[in-house]
Amino acid sequence: MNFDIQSVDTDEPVMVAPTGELILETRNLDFFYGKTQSLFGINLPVERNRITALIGPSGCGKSTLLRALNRIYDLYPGQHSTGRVLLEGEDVLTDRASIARLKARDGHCDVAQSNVDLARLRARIGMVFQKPTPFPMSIYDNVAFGVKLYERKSKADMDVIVERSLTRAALWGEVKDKLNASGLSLSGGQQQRLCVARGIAVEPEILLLDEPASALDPISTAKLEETLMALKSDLTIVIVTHNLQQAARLSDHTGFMFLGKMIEFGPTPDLFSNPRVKRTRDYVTGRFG
Ligand SMILES: Nc1ncnc2c1ncn2[C@@H]1O[C@H](COP(=O)(O)OP(=O)(O)OP(=O)(O)O)[C@@H](O)[C@H]1O
Repeated sequence: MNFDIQSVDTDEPVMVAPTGELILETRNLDFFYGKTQSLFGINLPVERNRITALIGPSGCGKSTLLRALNRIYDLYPGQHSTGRVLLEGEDVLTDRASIARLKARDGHCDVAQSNVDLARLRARIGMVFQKPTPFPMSIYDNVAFGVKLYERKSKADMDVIVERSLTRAALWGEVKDKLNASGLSLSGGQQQRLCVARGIAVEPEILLLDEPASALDPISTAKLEETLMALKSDLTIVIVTHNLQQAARLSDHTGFMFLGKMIEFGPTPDLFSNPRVKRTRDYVTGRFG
């Protein structure tokens, strides 16, 4: 990879915040698997209608950070986070247990408890995983599934939602004549776009993607990337990727993580061509990782 490196100034973390409106933000976020701490004081600013990429060597905490954003970890006993996750300024860590942990950590806490509706939160912040995970049901039902959890729709309305979601996920043309076929009968790349369609059918504001192209061939990867670029006009995307070229091609902002810390965050072209932290430079030039 040939990034034109210009200058390296520091070993200290460097954060260059986006200039536009933030839709999501973490402040001083820690994460624990049981007693083992995996994230340390993460500050992540996510700009609205932009693609933010998280990069870093295996085990640095990218997936953990992504899972903390919509509290999907709450489904797993023993996992918890401390700090702030602000979605449009509203803290999503305001349940009683989170506040108690924040008080224990910081000695004070100025957020009031509210009953965070986790189902609603996950509808606002959708997620697509590394391996395509279509449900063992028809293509149509895969897309309709999430919508049915939240709303009762007539068949005609649901037809519109299914077509629109598959179109936005750039899959409609390939499946419109076989909507009743099993989602599992599609190719890996098509299954991943089906998962994107399922994710966006409930109209989330943010879509989190955890290495969504790692199981795909180059053509399917290119299609998925095109899909994500097109979705950006009315959605905010946070993507974890091991593929530095993919991060450079797709994203507006990139965060480089190492050992559970955010080492450098900034506009993608700067982070790749003019990293300020030595460790970032070593990683993006392939010297370690
Ligand atoms: N379920 C778990 N239980 C305990 N520790 C975990 C669990 N999942 C991840 N970890 C630990 O948390 C740290 C961060 O892991 P994470 O999967 O977030 O890294 P990553 O950067 O996404 O890695 P990769 O690129 O390999 O997917 C690692 O030390 C990992 O061993």
